[in-house]
Amino acid sequence: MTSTSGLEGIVATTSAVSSIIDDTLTYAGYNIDDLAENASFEEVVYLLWHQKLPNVDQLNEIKKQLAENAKIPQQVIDHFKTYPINNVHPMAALRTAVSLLGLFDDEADVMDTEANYRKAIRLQAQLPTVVSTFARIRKGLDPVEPRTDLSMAANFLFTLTAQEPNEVAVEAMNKALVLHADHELNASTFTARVCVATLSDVYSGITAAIGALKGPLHGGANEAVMKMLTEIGKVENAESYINEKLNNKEKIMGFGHRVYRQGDPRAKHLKEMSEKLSKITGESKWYEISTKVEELVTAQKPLPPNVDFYSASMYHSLGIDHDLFTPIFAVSRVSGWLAHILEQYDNNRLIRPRAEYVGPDKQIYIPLELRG
Ligand SMILES: CC(=O)SCCNC(=O)CCNC(=O)[C@H](O)C(C)(C)COP(=O)(O)OP(=O)(O)OC[C@H]1O[C@@H](n2cnc3c(N)ncnc32)[C@H](O)[C@@H]1OP(=O)(O)O
Ligand SMILES: O=C([O-])CC(=O)C(=O)O
Repeated sequence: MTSTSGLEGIVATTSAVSSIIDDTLTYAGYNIDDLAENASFEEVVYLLWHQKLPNVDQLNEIKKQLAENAKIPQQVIDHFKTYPINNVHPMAALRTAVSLLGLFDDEADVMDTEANYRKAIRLQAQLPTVVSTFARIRKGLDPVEPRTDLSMAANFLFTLTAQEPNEVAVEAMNKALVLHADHELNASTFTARVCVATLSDVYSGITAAIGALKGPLHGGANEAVMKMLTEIGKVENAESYINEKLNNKEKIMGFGHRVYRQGDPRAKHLKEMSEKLSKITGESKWYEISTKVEELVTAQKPLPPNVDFYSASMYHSLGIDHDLFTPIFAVSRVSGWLAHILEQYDNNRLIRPRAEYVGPDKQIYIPLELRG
């Protein structure tokens, strides 16, 4: 029995949700470029959960269900108020809140297909509100109730800022939500599938997935990118900063990918949006540092930017706090996690691989008092 480091190249399941073939990403067969240019996030949620695009009635129905379920229980809001607020990362708050939401859902442990779909709607609807509510409470601000007449992208920004966002901000947020929604068997999705394959509940699966997304080798990279851009500070510093990192064999956040070799097809859309927003805000510095970093890294290494690289400067231009970048990733990716969870339940088998044992062999038990 031999192991494969990081399970690289191992095909661990079948899935009809999304695919990455020859560096092309599709959701249920639809190319991500097409979806990024044309689809609303609500359409993508439907697509991932049903593996077909909704017609007008189906889209209106899912929008209505999502809008009607966007409020979060007062107990979750009150819980936030008990946190040691300066020490709590919003991803930790989100992870805890999702677990808590399960306590207030009468159907949390009901395992039939319809109940699981209803939970999917509730989680998808509530996650944005959880993130924006926590973001406000930690600043001493009152939560803003989600509106039923706004898209998910607009509502997220509205509940975060208490102001109706402009058209470009909504376009940027919608694009980010569409682009982050699913990505085959990435680490957090695999985590969700492993969890629910024990026939554990949807809340447990999503809580586990949030924990996996939080790390800087996965979703946490977008916040780490902004930290790097801030440390670089100005375009002129980029070269020495990047050279030092590469010489020290340190990783440049937002670059590289386990599956893509030629590049992440999502990055160009975020780059475009980052540039557009930087022109509107008049603060082009972060976009310029980003393009300089891309030029420097790709000149030295076959490491193109991934989805996390340009999303950082884009979210910054939207005025979003840097530690909310990864929670926003979760607001989108919960759609993919839920699609995979529903698919896993539909045709379940326990996921239980093997480990190649590399420890000592044939040990003899020594009584405690004789051990050195
Ligand atoms: C949404 C997402 O999750 S996208 C990924 C977000 N994560 C990041 O941006 C963090 C930075 N990137 C990385 O750490 C990696 O590229 C990962 C985790 C994304 C992929 O990792 P793996 O497929 O396991 O590649 P691994 O980490 O083994 O790297 C292979 C080689 O490329 C190098 N490398 C990979 N990524 C980078 C990077 N960002 N900067 C510098 N070198 C890198 C490694 O140092 C290693 O070099 P070596 O063979 O000389 O030791
Ligand atoms: O697929 C991966 O390994 C990571 C990634 O890009 C994602 O989850 O969007």
